[in-house]
Amino acid sequence: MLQLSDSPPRMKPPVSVDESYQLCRQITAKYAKTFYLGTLLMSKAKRPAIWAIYAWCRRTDELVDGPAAAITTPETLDKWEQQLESIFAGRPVDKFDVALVDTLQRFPMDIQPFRDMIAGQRMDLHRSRYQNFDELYLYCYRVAGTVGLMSTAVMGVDTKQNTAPWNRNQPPYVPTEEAIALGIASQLTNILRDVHEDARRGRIYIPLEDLARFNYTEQDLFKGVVDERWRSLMRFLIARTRQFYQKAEKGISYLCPDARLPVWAALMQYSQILEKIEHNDYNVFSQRVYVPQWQKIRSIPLAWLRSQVL
Ligand SMILES: CC(C)=CCC/C(C)=C/CC/C(C)=C/CC/C(C)=C/[C@@H]1[C@@H](COP(=O)(O)OP(=O)(O)O)[C@]1(C)CC/C=C(\C)CC/C=C(\C)CCC=C(C)C
Ligand SMILES: [Mn+2]
Repeated sequence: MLQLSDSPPRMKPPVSVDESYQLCRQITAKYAKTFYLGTLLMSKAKRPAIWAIYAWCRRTDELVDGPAAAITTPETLDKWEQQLESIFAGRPVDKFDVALVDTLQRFPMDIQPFRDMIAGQRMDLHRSRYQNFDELYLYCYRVAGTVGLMSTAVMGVDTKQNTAPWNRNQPPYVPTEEAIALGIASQLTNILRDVHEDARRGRIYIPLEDLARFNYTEQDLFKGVVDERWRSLMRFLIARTRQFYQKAEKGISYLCPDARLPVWAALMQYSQILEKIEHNDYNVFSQRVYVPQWQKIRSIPLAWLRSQVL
């Protein structure tokens, strides 16, 4: 279990920078196996920075989603936010923070996306329904769109984007909206995959307005009714999610070349979940949709091709 530290901020870092990066690497390898393989294709400078960000995001998510979530209160998140402020002030509190402090020195970043992610976790503490897509979008931006912003700061943009002589003095395009779109698409995909699990915890992320549009009720959802109303609703939600993947795809070629393959791989692996849901005739209630490891790995050659030509 990933835990918050009780120790106060100290002057002397609790572990060396290298040891801390190793801990972040282990978290990434444990929680995100295929994605971890993708990070190995990044340059030696960027790879550990992505692990440091991953570890921080994972620990933040675990506070409301992990095994100890029942004891998380608004005060726990206040404390986590203070720890974040300390990291940004260059004072690591625990052994994982040391790597993030180093990453922030190498890749200067705005604190706001980190704060926004904590605000997203706060929403999970006091909300279990979303009236419309605007409300859900805000949640998805906070818990996942922010990941796109943090990661882009490390991955960097291709400085050779503008090859035409009359464009050479233009600053390179930063695909911010596209990076956010990948986070939103991935989170919406997670929501569709986890409908049943979330319902068991009394949570419905599908906007109530969308349920009503397809005449499908909360009670139907709690009972796991799969009928034509549910299938039509799922087709609509999947189509909306795919629009975000399509937007994200357009941004990848603006990233540094060494980051394109891991991002294509992540995008394709997450969107495979949608294909699985379709393949299961939209029944997300009987069993959790699962993309086997071999199928994820099988998508890597196509991801590589796209990273070279698109
Ligand atoms: C290269 C790459 C994909 C980098 C991202 C690495 C990174 C720092 C990931 C952190 C993910 C994380 C732990 C977020 C915390 C909140 C959370 C759990 C969000 C969901 C992640 C998936 O988690 P999982 O499937 O394990 O879900 P459960 O907790 O088990 O329910 C999310 C779905 C968000 C993932 C976000 C992305 C994949 C967005 C990545 C965006 C980019 C890398 C920007 C790419 C740039 C362009 C231009 C497209
Ligand atoms: Mn989670």
